[in-house]
Amino acid sequence: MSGKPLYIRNASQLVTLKGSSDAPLTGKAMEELHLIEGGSVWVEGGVIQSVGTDKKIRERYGSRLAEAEEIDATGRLVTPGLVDPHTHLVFAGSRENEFEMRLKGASYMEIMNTGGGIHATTSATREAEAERIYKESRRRLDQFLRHGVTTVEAKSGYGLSLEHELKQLEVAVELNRKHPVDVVSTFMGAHAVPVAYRGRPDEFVDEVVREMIPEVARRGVAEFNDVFCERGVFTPKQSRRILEAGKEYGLAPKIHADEIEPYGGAELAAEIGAVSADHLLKASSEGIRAMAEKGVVAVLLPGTAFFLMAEMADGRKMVDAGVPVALSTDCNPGSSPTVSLPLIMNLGCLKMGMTPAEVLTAATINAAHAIRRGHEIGSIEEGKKADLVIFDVANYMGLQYFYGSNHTEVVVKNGKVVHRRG
Ligand SMILES: O=C(O)CC1=NCN=C1
Ligand SMILES: [Zn+2]
Repeated sequence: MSGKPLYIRNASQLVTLKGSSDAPLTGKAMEELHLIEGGSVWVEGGVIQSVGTDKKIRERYGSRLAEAEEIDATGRLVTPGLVDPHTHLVFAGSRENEFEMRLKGASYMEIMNTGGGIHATTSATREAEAERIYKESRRRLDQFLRHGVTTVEAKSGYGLSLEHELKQLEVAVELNRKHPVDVVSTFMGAHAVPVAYRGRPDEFVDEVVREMIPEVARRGVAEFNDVFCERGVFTPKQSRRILEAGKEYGLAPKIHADEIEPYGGAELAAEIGAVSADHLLKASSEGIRAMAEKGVVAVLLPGTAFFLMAEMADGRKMVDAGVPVALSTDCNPGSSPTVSLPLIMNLGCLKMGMTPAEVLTAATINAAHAIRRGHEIGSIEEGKKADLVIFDVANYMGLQYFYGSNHTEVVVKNGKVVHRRG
Protein backbone atom coordinates (compact mmCIF):
# COMPACT_ATOMS: atom_id res chain seq x y z
CA MET A 1 0.00 0.00 0.00
CA SER A 2 1.34 3.38 -1.05
CA GLY A 3 2.38 5.96 1.57
CA LYS A 4 2.52 5.85 5.32
CA PRO A 5 -0.48 4.70 7.33
CA LEU A 6 -2.44 7.49 9.04
CA TYR A 7 -3.46 7.00 12.66
CA ILE A 8 -5.98 9.52 14.02
CA ARG A 9 -6.24 8.83 17.70
CA ASN A 10 -8.35 9.30 20.77
CA ALA A 11 -11.04 11.68 19.49
CA SER A 12 -13.33 12.94 22.26
CA GLN A 13 -16.12 11.87 19.91
CA LEU A 14 -15.68 9.88 16.69
CA VAL A 15 -18.89 10.03 14.62
CA THR A 16 -18.98 6.85 12.54
CA LEU A 17 -22.58 6.82 11.22
CA LYS A 18 -21.89 3.14 10.64
CA GLY A 19 -24.43 0.98 8.83
CA SER A 20 -25.74 3.76 6.58
CA SER A 21 -24.02 2.92 3.29
CA ASP A 22 -26.93 1.15 1.62
CA ALA A 23 -29.60 3.84 1.97
CA PRO A 24 -30.03 7.35 3.39
CA LEU A 25 -31.12 7.59 7.02
CA THR A 26 -34.70 8.63 7.79
CA GLY A 27 -36.80 9.46 10.86
CA LYS A 28 -35.26 8.47 14.20
CA ALA A 29 -32.28 6.84 12.45
CA MET A 30 -31.07 10.32 11.47
CA GLU A 31 -30.16 10.80 15.15
CA GLU A 32 -28.18 7.57 15.51
CA LEU A 33 -24.59 8.77 14.93
CA HIS A 34 -22.94 5.63 16.38
CA LEU A 35 -20.39 7.64 18.35
CA ILE A 36 -17.17 6.23 19.78
CA GLU A 37 -15.84 8.12 22.82
CA GLY A 38 -12.01 8.10 22.65
CA GLY A 39 -12.29 6.77 19.11
CA SER A 40 -9.42 6.14 16.68
CA VAL A 41 -9.07 5.39 12.96
CA TRP A 42 -6.34 3.53 11.07
CA VAL A 43 -6.01 4.51 7.39
CA GLU A 44 -3.89 2.98 4.64
CA GLY A 45 -3.98 3.35 0.85
CA GLY A 46 -6.54 6.13 1.17
CA VAL A 47 -9.03 3.69 2.72
CA ILE A 48 -10.35 3.33 6.26
CA GLN A 49 -8.90 0.02 7.53
CA SER A 50 -10.07 0.02 11.12
CA VAL A 51 -12.28 2.08 13.43
CA GLY A 52 -12.72 1.66 17.16
CA THR A 53 -11.56 2.63 20.62
CA ASP A 54 -7.94 3.71 20.82
CA LYS A 55 -7.27 0.56 22.84
CA LYS A 56 -8.58 -1.63 20.01
CA ILE A 57 -6.54 0.19 17.35
CA ARG A 58 -3.32 0.10 19.41
CA GLU A 59 -3.79 -3.61 20.09
CA ARG A 60 -4.42 -4.30 16.39
CA TYR A 61 -1.60 -2.12 14.97
CA GLY A 62 0.73 -1.92 17.98
CA SER A 63 3.82 -3.12 16.10
CA ARG A 64 3.28 -0.62 13.27
CA LEU A 65 2.39 2.54 15.22
CA ALA A 66 5.89 3.96 14.77
CA GLU A 67 5.63 3.88 10.95
CA ALA A 68 2.34 5.77 10.87
CA GLU A 69 1.66 9.50 10.60
CA GLU A 70 -0.11 10.12 13.90
CA ILE A 71 -2.63 12.89 14.60
CA ASP A 72 -3.65 13.29 18.21
CA ALA A 73 -7.36 14.21 18.22
CA THR A 74 -7.67 14.23 21.99
CA GLY A 75 -10.43 16.61 23.07
CA ARG A 76 -11.69 17.05 19.51
CA LEU A 77 -14.53 15.84 17.33
CA VAL A 78 -13.83 13.62 14.29
CA THR A 79 -16.53 13.24 11.63
CA PRO A 80 -16.80 12.00 8.05
CA GLY A 81 -15.77 14.63 5.49
CA LEU A 82 -18.71 16.98 4.86
CA VAL A 83 -20.54 16.53 1.55
CA ASP A 84 -22.30 19.36 -0.32
CA PRO A 85 -24.82 17.78 -2.75
CA HIS A 86 -26.09 20.98 -4.43
CA THR A 87 -23.82 23.77 -5.71
CA HIS A 88 -23.67 26.06 -8.71
CA LEU A 89 -19.91 26.24 -8.13
CA VAL A 90 -18.80 26.77 -11.72
CA PHE A 91 -19.48 30.33 -12.92
CA ALA A 92 -17.80 33.69 -13.62
CA GLY A 93 -18.54 37.07 -12.08
CA SER A 94 -20.75 37.96 -9.11
CA ARG A 95 -24.02 39.76 -8.34
CA GLU A 96 -23.39 42.06 -5.33
CA ASN A 97 -25.44 44.73 -7.11
CA GLU A 98 -28.54 42.53 -6.97
CA PHE A 99 -27.97 41.90 -3.27
CA GLU A 100 -28.42 45.61 -2.61
CA MET A 101 -31.46 45.73 -4.95
CA ARG A 102 -33.11 42.96 -2.95
CA LEU A 103 -32.27 44.67 0.35
CA LYS A 104 -34.17 47.64 -1.07
CA GLY A 105 -37.21 45.49 -1.84
CA ALA A 106 -36.79 43.96 -5.31
CA SER A 107 -37.73 40.25 -5.46
CA TYR A 108 -35.55 37.45 -6.84
CA MET A 109 -37.99 36.81 -9.70
CA GLU A 110 -38.43 40.52 -10.50
CA ILE A 111 -34.66 40.85 -10.92
CA MET A 112 -34.53 37.71 -13.04
CA ASN A 113 -37.48 38.77 -15.22
CA THR A 114 -35.80 42.09 -16.01
CA GLY A 115 -32.66 40.43 -17.37
CA GLY A 116 -30.70 40.05 -14.14
CA GLY A 117 -30.35 37.00 -11.93
CA ILE A 118 -29.38 33.82 -13.75
CA HIS A 119 -29.24 35.78 -17.02
CA ALA A 120 -26.58 38.11 -15.60
CA THR A 121 -24.39 35.20 -14.56
CA THR A 122 -25.08 33.49 -17.89
CA SER A 123 -23.75 36.53 -19.79
CA ALA A 124 -20.64 36.68 -17.60
CA THR A 125 -20.01 32.94 -17.90
CA ARG A 126 -20.52 32.92 -21.68
CA GLU A 127 -18.03 35.78 -22.07
CA ALA A 128 -15.39 34.25 -19.75
CA GLU A 129 -12.75 31.88 -21.05
CA ALA A 130 -12.71 28.41 -19.43
CA GLU A 131 -9.39 29.25 -17.73
CA ARG A 132 -10.91 32.19 -15.86
CA ILE A 133 -14.00 30.18 -14.85
CA TYR A 134 -11.68 27.43 -13.63
CA LYS A 135 -9.61 29.82 -11.49
CA GLU A 136 -12.65 31.52 -9.93
CA SER A 137 -14.31 28.16 -9.22
CA ARG A 138 -11.10 26.65 -7.83
CA ARG A 139 -10.90 29.50 -5.32
CA ARG A 140 -14.40 28.62 -4.07
CA LEU A 141 -13.45 24.95 -3.89
CA ASP A 142 -10.39 25.89 -1.77
CA GLN A 143 -12.78 27.69 0.59
CA PHE A 144 -15.11 24.67 0.73
CA LEU A 145 -12.13 22.53 1.73
CA ARG A 146 -11.22 24.92 4.56
CA HIS A 147 -14.77 24.44 5.86
CA GLY A 148 -14.41 20.66 6.07
CA VAL A 149 -16.08 19.77 2.77
CA THR A 150 -14.41 16.89 0.90
CA THR A 151 -16.95 16.26 -1.91
CA VAL A 152 -19.25 18.69 -3.74
CA GLU A 153 -21.80 18.37 -6.51
CA ALA A 154 -21.45 21.09 -9.17
CA LYS A 155 -24.16 22.03 -11.69
CA SER A 156 -23.86 23.71 -15.05
CA GLY A 157 -26.74 26.03 -15.97
CA TYR A 158 -25.03 29.36 -16.68
CA GLY A 159 -24.30 28.51 -20.30
CA LEU A 160 -27.86 27.80 -21.56
CA SER A 161 -26.39 26.74 -24.89
CA LEU A 162 -24.59 23.53 -25.84
CA GLU A 163 -21.22 25.25 -26.30
CA HIS A 164 -21.24 27.06 -22.97
CA GLU A 165 -22.90 24.29 -20.94
CA LEU A 166 -20.13 21.96 -22.11
CA LYS A 167 -17.56 24.64 -21.17
CA GLN A 168 -18.90 24.68 -17.59
CA LEU A 169 -19.03 20.90 -17.34
CA GLU A 170 -15.48 20.51 -18.70
CA VAL A 171 -14.32 22.94 -15.97
CA ALA A 172 -16.09 20.82 -13.33
CA VAL A 173 -14.43 17.68 -14.69
CA GLU A 174 -11.02 19.44 -14.65
CA LEU A 175 -11.53 20.55 -11.05
CA ASN A 176 -12.42 16.99 -10.10
CA ARG A 177 -9.20 15.78 -11.72
CA LYS A 178 -6.88 18.36 -10.16
CA HIS A 179 -8.38 19.49 -6.84
CA PRO A 180 -8.32 17.48 -3.58
CA VAL A 181 -12.10 17.99 -3.19
CA ASP A 182 -14.06 15.53 -5.36
CA VAL A 183 -16.50 17.22 -7.78
CA VAL A 184 -19.60 15.36 -9.04
CA SER A 185 -21.11 16.98 -12.17
CA THR A 186 -24.75 17.73 -12.92
CA PHE A 187 -26.02 19.05 -16.25
CA MET A 188 -28.53 21.85 -15.71
CA GLY A 189 -29.12 23.32 -19.15
CA ALA A 190 -32.72 23.74 -17.96
CA HIS A 191 -31.75 26.35 -15.34
CA ALA A 192 -33.63 29.15 -17.13
CA VAL A 193 -35.04 30.02 -20.57
CA PRO A 194 -32.29 32.15 -22.18
CA VAL A 195 -33.14 35.67 -23.32
CA ALA A 196 -32.91 34.62 -26.99
CA TYR A 197 -35.79 32.17 -26.43
CA ARG A 198 -37.97 34.55 -24.36
CA GLY A 199 -41.63 33.65 -24.98
CA ARG A 200 -40.61 30.41 -26.75
CA PRO A 201 -39.79 28.08 -23.80
CA ASP A 202 -40.87 24.89 -25.59
CA GLU A 203 -38.41 25.56 -28.41
CA PHE A 204 -35.65 25.89 -25.80
CA VAL A 205 -36.81 22.66 -24.15
CA ASP A 206 -36.50 21.04 -27.62
CA GLU A 207 -32.85 22.20 -27.76
CA VAL A 208 -32.13 20.90 -24.24
CA VAL A 209 -33.70 17.52 -25.02
CA ARG A 210 -32.58 16.98 -28.61
CA GLU A 211 -29.17 18.73 -28.67
CA MET A 212 -27.70 19.20 -25.22
CA ILE A 213 -28.60 16.05 -23.29
CA PRO A 214 -27.40 13.59 -25.98
CA GLU A 215 -24.04 15.40 -26.36
CA VAL A 216 -23.49 15.80 -22.61
CA ALA A 217 -24.18 12.08 -22.18
CA ARG A 218 -21.94 11.14 -25.12
CA ARG A 219 -19.03 13.06 -23.59
CA GLY A 220 -19.67 11.58 -20.14
CA VAL A 221 -19.24 14.96 -18.42
CA ALA A 222 -22.25 14.72 -16.09
CA GLU A 223 -23.94 12.08 -13.92
CA PHE A 224 -27.15 13.96 -13.16
CA ASN A 225 -29.69 16.12 -14.99
CA ASP A 226 -31.43 18.94 -13.11
CA VAL A 227 -34.22 21.41 -13.92
CA PHE A 228 -35.55 24.59 -12.28
CA CYS A 229 -39.23 23.62 -11.98
CA GLU A 230 -40.81 26.93 -10.96
CA ARG A 231 -43.64 29.20 -12.12
CA GLY A 232 -42.12 31.51 -14.72
CA VAL A 233 -39.21 29.15 -15.43
CA PHE A 234 -40.10 25.54 -16.42
CA THR A 235 -43.55 23.99 -15.87
CA PRO A 236 -43.97 20.50 -14.36
CA LYS A 237 -44.84 19.26 -17.87
CA GLN A 238 -41.67 20.72 -19.40
CA SER A 239 -39.64 19.53 -16.40
CA ARG A 240 -40.94 15.99 -16.78
CA ARG A 241 -39.97 15.98 -20.46
CA ILE A 242 -36.45 17.21 -19.65
CA LEU A 243 -35.91 14.71 -16.83
CA GLU A 244 -37.33 11.77 -18.82
CA ALA A 245 -34.96 12.65 -21.68
CA GLY A 246 -32.05 12.67 -19.26
CA LYS A 247 -33.02 9.24 -17.92
CA GLU A 248 -33.04 7.86 -21.47
CA TYR A 249 -29.40 8.96 -21.79
CA GLY A 250 -28.34 7.68 -18.36
CA LEU A 251 -28.43 11.04 -16.55
CA ALA A 252 -30.10 10.54 -13.16
CA PRO A 253 -32.82 13.11 -12.37
CA LYS A 254 -32.62 15.88 -9.79
CA ILE A 255 -35.06 18.79 -9.52
CA HIS A 256 -35.17 22.31 -8.08
CA ALA A 257 -38.67 21.98 -6.65
CA ASP A 258 -41.24 24.27 -4.99
CA GLU A 259 -38.63 26.93 -4.14
CA ILE A 260 -40.72 30.07 -4.56
CA GLU A 261 -44.30 28.77 -5.04
CA PRO A 262 -46.07 25.42 -4.54
CA TYR A 263 -45.80 23.98 -8.06
CA GLY A 264 -45.94 20.19 -7.84
CA GLY A 265 -42.17 19.73 -8.02
CA ALA A 266 -42.03 17.34 -5.06
CA GLU A 267 -44.83 15.23 -6.55
CA LEU A 268 -43.01 15.12 -9.90
CA ALA A 269 -39.77 14.09 -8.14
CA ALA A 270 -41.53 11.10 -6.55
CA GLU A 271 -43.36 10.19 -9.77
CA ILE A 272 -40.21 10.23 -11.91
CA GLY A 273 -37.97 8.59 -9.30
CA ALA A 274 -35.63 11.56 -8.84
CA VAL A 275 -32.51 10.99 -6.75
CA SER A 276 -33.27 14.26 -4.97
CA ALA A 277 -35.69 17.16 -4.89
CA ASP A 278 -34.07 20.37 -3.72
CA HIS A 279 -35.30 23.59 -2.00
CA LEU A 280 -38.90 22.47 -1.13
CA LEU A 281 -39.75 25.65 0.84
CA LYS A 282 -43.31 25.40 -0.55
CA ALA A 283 -43.59 21.62 -0.94
CA SER A 284 -47.12 20.26 -0.33
CA SER A 285 -47.89 17.64 2.32
CA GLU A 286 -48.85 15.26 -0.51
CA GLY A 287 -45.50 15.89 -2.18
CA ILE A 288 -43.61 15.23 1.05
CA ARG A 289 -45.58 12.01 1.60
CA ALA A 290 -44.84 10.85 -1.94
CA MET A 291 -41.12 11.62 -1.55
CA ALA A 292 -40.99 9.62 1.70
CA GLU A 293 -42.71 6.69 -0.01
CA LYS A 294 -40.24 6.69 -2.92
CA GLY A 295 -37.13 7.50 -0.85
CA VAL A 296 -36.40 10.72 -2.73
CA VAL A 297 -33.76 12.69 -0.81
CA ALA A 298 -34.92 16.18 0.20
CA VAL A 299 -31.92 18.48 -0.18
CA LEU A 300 -32.71 21.52 1.96
CA LEU A 301 -31.00 24.84 1.37
CA PRO A 302 -31.64 27.10 4.37
CA GLY A 303 -28.85 29.45 3.31
CA THR A 304 -30.85 30.35 0.21
CA ALA A 305 -33.99 31.09 2.20
CA PHE A 306 -31.88 33.08 4.69
CA PHE A 307 -30.22 35.11 1.92
CA LEU A 308 -33.54 35.67 0.08
CA MET A 309 -35.12 36.65 3.43
CA ALA A 310 -37.78 34.00 2.82
CA GLU A 311 -39.34 31.41 5.11
CA MET A 312 -37.45 28.16 5.50
CA ALA A 313 -38.40 24.69 4.30
CA ASP A 314 -39.97 22.62 7.08
CA GLY A 315 -37.08 20.29 7.80
CA ARG A 316 -38.63 19.01 11.02
CA LYS A 317 -41.83 18.01 9.20
CA MET A 318 -39.86 16.20 6.47
CA VAL A 319 -37.67 14.29 8.94
CA ASP A 320 -40.77 13.26 10.93
CA ALA A 321 -42.55 12.26 7.69
CA GLY A 322 -39.76 9.79 6.94
CA VAL A 323 -38.18 11.74 4.07
CA PRO A 324 -34.38 11.32 3.90
CA VAL A 325 -33.11 14.87 4.50
CA ALA A 326 -29.78 16.29 3.33
CA LEU A 327 -28.38 19.84 3.64
CA SER A 328 -26.45 21.99 1.17
CA THR A 329 -25.14 25.52 0.67
CA ASP A 330 -26.67 25.93 -2.83
CA CYS A 331 -23.47 27.95 -3.42
CA ASN A 332 -24.39 30.34 -6.26
CA PRO A 333 -23.88 34.06 -7.03
CA GLY A 334 -27.54 35.05 -6.80
CA SER A 335 -29.44 33.38 -4.00
CA SER A 336 -26.77 31.81 -1.80
CA PRO A 337 -23.19 33.07 -2.21
CA THR A 338 -21.67 30.98 0.58
CA VAL A 339 -19.35 27.98 0.97
CA SER A 340 -20.05 27.52 4.68
CA LEU A 341 -21.78 24.16 5.01
CA PRO A 342 -21.18 24.40 8.80
CA LEU A 343 -23.33 27.57 8.87
CA ILE A 344 -26.01 25.72 6.87
CA MET A 345 -26.04 23.06 9.61
CA ASN A 346 -26.47 25.84 12.20
CA LEU A 347 -29.49 27.13 10.22
CA GLY A 348 -30.86 23.58 10.06
CA CYS A 349 -31.00 23.62 13.85
CA LEU A 350 -31.92 27.25 14.47
CA LYS A 351 -34.42 27.76 11.63
CA MET A 352 -35.69 24.34 10.50
CA GLY A 353 -36.20 22.55 13.81
CA MET A 354 -33.59 19.87 13.21
CA THR A 355 -31.33 18.50 15.97
CA PRO A 356 -27.50 18.67 16.08
CA ALA A 357 -27.30 14.94 15.27
CA GLU A 358 -29.78 15.21 12.36
CA VAL A 359 -27.96 18.10 10.68
CA LEU A 360 -24.65 16.22 10.88
CA THR A 361 -26.28 13.17 9.26
CA ALA A 362 -27.79 15.52 6.65
CA ALA A 363 -24.39 17.05 5.75
CA THR A 364 -22.56 13.71 5.55
CA ILE A 365 -24.15 10.35 4.73
CA ASN A 366 -27.53 11.63 3.52
CA ALA A 367 -25.80 14.24 1.36
CA ALA A 368 -23.62 11.44 -0.03
CA HIS A 369 -26.74 9.44 -0.97
CA ALA A 370 -28.18 12.54 -2.67
CA ILE A 371 -25.32 12.23 -5.20
CA ARG A 372 -25.25 8.40 -5.19
CA ARG A 373 -21.97 8.23 -3.24
CA GLY A 374 -23.34 6.69 -0.03
CA HIS A 375 -21.46 3.47 -0.70
CA GLU A 376 -18.02 5.19 -0.68
CA ILE A 377 -18.20 8.34 1.50
CA GLY A 378 -20.33 9.96 4.23
CA SER A 379 -19.51 7.61 7.12
CA ILE A 380 -16.37 6.34 8.91
CA GLU A 381 -16.48 2.62 8.21
CA GLU A 382 -13.95 0.02 7.16
CA GLY A 383 -13.50 -0.06 3.37
CA LYS A 384 -14.77 3.50 2.74
CA LYS A 385 -12.72 6.42 1.46
CA ALA A 386 -10.67 8.05 4.20
CA ASP A 387 -12.36 11.46 3.99
CA LEU A 388 -12.36 12.83 7.54
CA VAL A 389 -12.49 16.13 9.43
CA ILE A 390 -11.13 17.05 12.85
CA PHE A 391 -13.10 19.93 14.39
CA ASP A 392 -11.84 21.87 17.41
CA VAL A 393 -14.97 21.23 19.43
CA ALA A 394 -15.35 18.45 21.99
CA ASN A 395 -18.60 17.00 20.66
CA TYR A 396 -21.08 17.09 17.76
CA MET A 397 -23.40 19.44 19.67
CA GLY A 398 -20.62 22.00 19.98
CA LEU A 399 -20.49 22.22 16.18
CA GLN A 400 -23.98 23.80 16.30
CA TYR A 401 -23.87 25.42 19.72
CA PHE A 402 -20.78 27.54 18.91
CA TYR A 403 -22.60 28.68 15.76
CA GLY A 404 -21.34 30.80 12.89
CA SER A 405 -17.69 29.82 13.34
CA ASN A 406 -15.54 27.58 11.20
CA HIS A 407 -14.30 24.92 13.63
CA THR A 408 -12.44 22.97 10.94
CA GLU A 409 -8.91 22.16 12.13
CA VAL A 410 -7.67 19.27 9.91
CA VAL A 411 -9.11 17.83 6.69
CA VAL A 412 -8.09 14.38 5.42
CA LYS A 413 -8.97 13.48 1.83
CA ASN A 414 -8.37 9.94 0.50
CA GLY A 415 -6.16 9.32 3.56
CA LYS A 416 -3.94 12.37 3.03
CA VAL A 417 -3.92 15.53 5.18
CA VAL A 418 -4.94 18.22 2.66
CA HIS A 419 -5.65 21.07 5.09
CA ARG A 420 -4.40 22.08 8.52
CA ARG A 421 -5.73 25.34 9.95
CA GLY A 422 -2.79 27.78 10.07
O1 LIG B 1 -29.81 32.61 -8.98
C1 LIG B 1 -28.95 31.78 -9.32
O2 LIG B 1 -27.91 32.07 -9.94
C2 LIG B 1 -29.09 30.30 -8.90
C3 LIG B 1 -30.49 29.86 -8.66
N1 LIG B 1 -31.14 29.01 -9.42
C4 LIG B 1 -32.41 28.73 -8.90
N2 LIG B 1 -32.46 29.51 -7.73
C5 LIG B 1 -31.31 30.18 -7.58
ZN1 LIG C 1 -29.68 25.53 -6.91
